[in-house]
Amino acid sequence: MQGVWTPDQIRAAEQRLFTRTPEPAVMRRAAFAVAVQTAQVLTEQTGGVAGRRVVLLVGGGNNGGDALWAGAFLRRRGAAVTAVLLSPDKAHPAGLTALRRARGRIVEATGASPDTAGIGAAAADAVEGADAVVDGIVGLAARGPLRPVAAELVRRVTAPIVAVDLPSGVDPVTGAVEGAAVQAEVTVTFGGRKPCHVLGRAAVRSGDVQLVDIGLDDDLGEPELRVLEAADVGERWPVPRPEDDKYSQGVIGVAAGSATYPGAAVLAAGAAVRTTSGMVRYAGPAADVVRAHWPEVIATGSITDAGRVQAWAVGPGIGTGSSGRDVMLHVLRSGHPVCADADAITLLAKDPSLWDAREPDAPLVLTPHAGEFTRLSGDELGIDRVGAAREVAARYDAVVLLKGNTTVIAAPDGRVLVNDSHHAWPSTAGSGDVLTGMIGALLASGVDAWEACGYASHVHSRAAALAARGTGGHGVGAPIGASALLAGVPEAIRTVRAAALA
Ligand SMILES: NC(=O)C1=CN([C@@H]2O[C@H](COP(=O)(O)OP(=O)(O)OC[C@H]3O[C@@H](n4cnc5c(N)ncnc54)[C@H](OP(=O)(O)O)[C@@H]3O)[C@@H](O)[C@H]2O)[C@@H](O)CC1
Ligand SMILES: Nc1ncnc2c1ncn2[C@@H]1O[C@H](COP(=O)(O)OP(=O)(O)O)[C@@H](O)[C@H]1O
Ligand SMILES: [K+]
Repeated sequence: MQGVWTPDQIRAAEQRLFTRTPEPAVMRRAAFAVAVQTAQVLTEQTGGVAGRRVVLLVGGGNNGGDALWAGAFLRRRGAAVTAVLLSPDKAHPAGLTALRRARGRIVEATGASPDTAGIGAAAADAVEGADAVVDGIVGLAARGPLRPVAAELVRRVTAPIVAVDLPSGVDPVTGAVEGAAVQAEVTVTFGGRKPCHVLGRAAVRSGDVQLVDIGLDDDLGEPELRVLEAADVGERWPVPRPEDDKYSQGVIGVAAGSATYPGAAVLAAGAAVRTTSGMVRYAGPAADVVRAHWPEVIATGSITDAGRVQAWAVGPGIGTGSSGRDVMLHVLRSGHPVCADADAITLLAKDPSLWDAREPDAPLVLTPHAGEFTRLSGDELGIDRVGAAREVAARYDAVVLLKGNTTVIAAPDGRVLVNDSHHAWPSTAGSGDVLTGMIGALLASGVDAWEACGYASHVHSRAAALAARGTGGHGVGAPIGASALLAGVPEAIRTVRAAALA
C-alpha cells in the first residue's frame, strides 16, 4: 500500500526532520535524485549526458532551489546547463551560487531582446534547443495554473521534462488542472507522494512518479490517501481453500436488471461468478436470460424466493419505481452487507424513508458515478472529489466509491483509497454493472467493505486494460465493451495474485 500525504502534512514532517538534518543537506539529497533522474532521461533519449543541453526552469522558491542544485550536479557530469529564472529577485541564493560555481549559465526568462511573447532571446533559444528540461517552477506552494511567462516557456519545450516534486501548474491537493501545466515525463518527489500524483488529470501530468527517501518517513503520520498495489490486492483476494465448500466461501445475491434491460443482470451476475468461487444467486425479472448466460447461477424471478445469501449486489437496471423500492427494502432489511449501485442509489436519494429499513450494523457500499453522486449529496460535484466522497460517506455511514478516471473510495471514518487506472478503458456502458457484481462477491466472502471496493476497482481497471490490450498512453489498445472487460477478470486476478507471490 502506498501512502499519500498533503503538502501541509509534508511540511509539518519536514520541520521535524530539520531538527535532525540541516535543511541544505535535505535539499541537496532531493536535488541529487533529480539530477540522477535527468541523467537517466538524457541517456535514454540521447545516449549520454556529457555535452547534452539541460535547461532548468527556476521559480522563486525552494522548488527552483532544487532545480539549481540539480543543475550543479549535472554540470559535474559534463552537461551544458542553462537556468532560466522566472523570478530573478527571488531565485534560491545558495542554489544560484552552486550553479555559478559549477559554471552553469544563468539567464532571465524575460531578459534582453524579448520576442513578441516577452521571452528573452537567450531563454527562448535555450528552451527550444534543450535535450531535457527540469521543471523547478513551483512545488508544494503551488496555487493555480502556470502564470503567463512560465506557460509560454513550457509551451515551447519539445524535450522531455523532469518535474521537481510535482508538475508545475497542477493543484497539489485536489489534482485539478485548470489551465497551463507541465506534462512531465518523470516526476521526482520527496518524502511521500502528494495527492496530485494520484488524482485525476494531475496524475497524468506527473508521468512516471519516482519517490525519493529524504528521511521523512517516521514523521509523516497517517496518510491522507492510500493507493493499493497489485500485491496488496493479490494477497487478500479470496480463493478456495482445501476446507472450503460452495457455501463457506460466501453466497452472493444479485438483484439487478429487468425484462427490458436484462444486460445489467447478466453482467453483474457474471462478474460475481468470476470474482470468487462460492455461489451466486440471482433474483429478478431477468432470471431466464441470466440462467442462459451463466448456468452456474441459481436464478429466481422474485427476491422473496432468493434463498440465503451473505451479501447483496443491488441496483443496476432495477428501475426507480415501486418494484425497485421493494427490492431495496428487502435487501436493506436482510442485515447483510449491501453494494448499492445505479437505480438503488437513485432510490435511496429520492426516498429517505428507505434508510429506515437499513440494519444499522450491516455494511453498505454506494457506488455512484458523478450524476448519481450529485443526487446523493444534493450538491454538484466540484474539484475536490476526495472531500466530497468523504463527506457523503460520513453522512450516510456508508463506504462511498465515487467512479471516474480516478476512483475515490471513502470510508465513514474518513479513510480514503484511490484507484487511478492510468487509462480509460473501463469507460464503457455496463462496466459499472461488472464492478457492482465484483464488490458484492467480495462482500459475500467476508472482505471488509472499504477494502472490497479497493480490491474490486483495482482488478476491474486491470481487467479492462488486459481486455483492451493497452494502457492508454503506454501501448496500443482497442476499445472494448463490458463483456470483454468481464472476460478479462480472471486474468487480472491471476496477475495480482502473481504479484503477491513474487
Ligand atoms: N518538503 C520537503 O520535504 C522538501 C521540499 N523541498 C522543495 O521545496 C519545495 C517547496 O518550496 P517553497 O515552499 O519554497 O515553495 P515553491 O513550491 O517553490 O513555490 C515558490 C513560489 O512560487 C510562487 N507560485 C505559486 N503558484 C505559482 C504558479 N502557479 N506559477 C508560478 N509561481 C507560483 C509563489 O510565490 P509568489 O510568486 O506567489 O510570491 C510560491 O511561494 C518543494 O516542492 C520541494 O521541491 C526540497 O528541497 C527538500 C525537501
Ligand atoms: N474515463 C474513465 N477512466 C477510467 N475509468 C472510467 C472512466 N469513466 C468511467 N470509468 C469507470 O467505468 C465504470 C463505469 O460505471 P458506470 O458509470 O456505473 O457505468 P454503467 O452504468 O454503464 O455500468 C466505473 O467503474 C468507472 O470508474
Ligand atoms: K515543479
